[in-house]
Amino acid sequence: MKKVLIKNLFKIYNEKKQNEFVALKNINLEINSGEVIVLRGKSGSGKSTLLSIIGGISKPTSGDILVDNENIAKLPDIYTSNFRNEKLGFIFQSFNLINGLSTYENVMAPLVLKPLKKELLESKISQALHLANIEHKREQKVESLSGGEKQRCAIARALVMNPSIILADEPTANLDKSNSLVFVEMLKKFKELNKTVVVATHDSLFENLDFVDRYIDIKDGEIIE
Ligand SMILES: Nc1ncnc2c1ncn2[C@@H]1O[C@H](COP(=O)(O)OP(=O)(O)OP(=O)(O)O)[C@@H](O)[C@H]1O
Repeated sequence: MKKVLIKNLFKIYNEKKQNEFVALKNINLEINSGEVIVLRGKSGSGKSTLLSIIGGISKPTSGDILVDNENIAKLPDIYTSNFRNEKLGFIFQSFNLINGLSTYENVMAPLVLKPLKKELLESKISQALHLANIEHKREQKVESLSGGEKQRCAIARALVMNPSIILADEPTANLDKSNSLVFVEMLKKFKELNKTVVVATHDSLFENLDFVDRYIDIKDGEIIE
């Protein structure tokens, strides 16, 4: 089954203005369910732009993007946020955690609007904390976590809704070598859990991993075969 289908996709920033910039040029890509993809490219090549479109955070200028057969390029914004919440887990390089709240509360954030019984809510959060190996820091305020722990908290938050797709943008950019290796192990776990995963990176740690199904190179907004 095709999880993501991208057809003739363009993203043009500041269209028809003097500073017009074509960030993505005619991208065509099919991603199968359960595939783990590493998207490689230099800084500025368009990796984040592509991830944000796959994740419904931004809309393409033209072209189609189907996720589970739903054309999210044409979906009104109120539906895209719902789609994101239900299907997607995002892991950002800057973690995007909410300071002042604990690890537990951060992981709970995507669930706050769900009418869930307290026990179910707690079991979902505990499961995500366990998977991301950050249970032992559940009560700690996130601003006092180490870089690696912050990321594991962000991973738990990305997993708590049990998303079928996980998108990670430069996940090791702010991590040291040993925490980066922990992330690579986490990626393997995602594969075993049959998640569809796209990791955008230029970290050589992601080279030659046997559980990665495909490496895709992007240069100046174009996929190079
Ligand atoms: N809102 C915007 N307005 C204008 N140009 C933009 C905007 N967002 C991104 N760009 C440009 O689009 C290009 C692609 O950016 P993008 O963030 O997708 O690259 P990237 O491959 O993820 O880079 P990095 O590895 O540095 O994160 C860059 O040249 C960037 O300057």
